Amino acid sequence: MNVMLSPNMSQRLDLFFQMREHEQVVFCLDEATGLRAIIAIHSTALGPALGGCRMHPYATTEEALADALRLSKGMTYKCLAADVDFGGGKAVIIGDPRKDKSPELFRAFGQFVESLGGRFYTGTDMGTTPDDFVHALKETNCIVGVPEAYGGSGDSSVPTAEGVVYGIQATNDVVFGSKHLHGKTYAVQGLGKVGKKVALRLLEEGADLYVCDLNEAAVKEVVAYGKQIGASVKPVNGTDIYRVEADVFVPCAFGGVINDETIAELRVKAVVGSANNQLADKRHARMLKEKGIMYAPDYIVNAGGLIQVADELYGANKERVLAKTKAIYDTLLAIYARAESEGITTIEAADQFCEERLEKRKRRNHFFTHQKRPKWDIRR
Ligand SMILES: NC(=O)C1=CN([C@@H]2O[C@H](COP(=O)(O)OP(=O)(O)OC[C@H]3O[C@@H](n4cnc5c(N)ncnc54)[C@H](O)[C@@H]3O)[C@@H](O)[C@H]2O)C=CC1
Ligand SMILES: O=C(O)CCC(=O)C(=O)O
Repeated sequence: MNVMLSPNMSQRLDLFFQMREHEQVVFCLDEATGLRAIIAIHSTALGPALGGCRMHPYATTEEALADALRLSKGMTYKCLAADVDFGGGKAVIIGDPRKDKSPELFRAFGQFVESLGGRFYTGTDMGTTPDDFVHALKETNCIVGVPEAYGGSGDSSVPTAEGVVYGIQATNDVVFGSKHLHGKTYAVQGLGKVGKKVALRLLEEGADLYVCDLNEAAVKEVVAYGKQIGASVKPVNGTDIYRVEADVFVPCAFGGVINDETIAELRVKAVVGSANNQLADKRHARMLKEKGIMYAPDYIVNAGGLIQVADELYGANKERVLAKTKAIYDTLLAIYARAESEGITTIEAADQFCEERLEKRKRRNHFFTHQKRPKWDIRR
């Protein structure tokens, strides 16, 4: 899918150069509601693009575009790893989720999604909730993960958190020789929709936690729960979360948290979390390996939500979602085994696994067009 651009041309067509691995990028502007959004479609080779919509007060449009491009590419790999027949896409809305949301804004967003004619399905991500998309659903059927009362499969962060827990168990098995969660200390960054569920589950299993979040109420809630069940929960600030001595670092907020600075500080044996794009750069996986820290590729571990929303388009079934989410445990073990036997990093092993799968499958698929309706488009 690489388009060859000469350096001169790439300078002139900078945006095209940036999106050279992607099929389509849509800039969405609605002055009446203040909507500024970017929808990035990385690949529809295996089916319509599917991926959540993030809301974040990006400092610049470039920053928002870079996030949309990186997140949507990650979704192609995540779909392949989770074995769902969709492609990679993602949307970002530029705005502060604490003050810039309105029903009208999400309806305007829904209209842009509708304009893509079924090439892109979306739902929640960081900064958005299932209720936000109830408004978007008034404008398009290409919305997933709304509450069950509105015909959706509900909060996708529930299976995402489940998948992260399976990922921690598989990692514990390989690193510590036992999949058990108890008796260990975890440093959880971000106590939002996913992070809080993971934190509470770890506490219930008998683990101790360090936690951090910008949202003090979320921290207080987890500390109070720890107190109630007699477990240790120590709140730390955003810098110290990388420095604490723990068994596993569990990043559940933003991307790029594994970088030159943080790797130098980390005092853990493994990194397993829900955050998308945890590695600032692929080379950081090698740095982790050299430091003896096992890295669980993010898009393998955090696929539970994708599995649920993809399943919804066939008619949501909780048992099926649970079974596919549970498979994250075995997929991760297979990735670890491949990395070990080939002497490569875990992210290289995961990427190889997905790229082999893509090569095999895309021969059977067509570039998705409006003329050829996908079988998944069942609600029209
Ligand atoms: N919701 C889902 O099902 C899925 C989420 N993910 C990824 O998991 C991560 C978390 O997603 P959600 O829980 O849905 O988001 P969320 O918006 O519900 O929660 C994120 C939490 O991180 C906190 N946070 C933000 N900046 C922080 C900082 N500098 N330090 C500490 N905490 C900070 C926020 O206050 C918030 O509580 C994101 O990277 C998302 O892309 C990945 C797959 C599915
Ligand atoms: O969890 C969702 O609702 C969609 C999947 C997604 O966007 C993700 O896995 O990042």
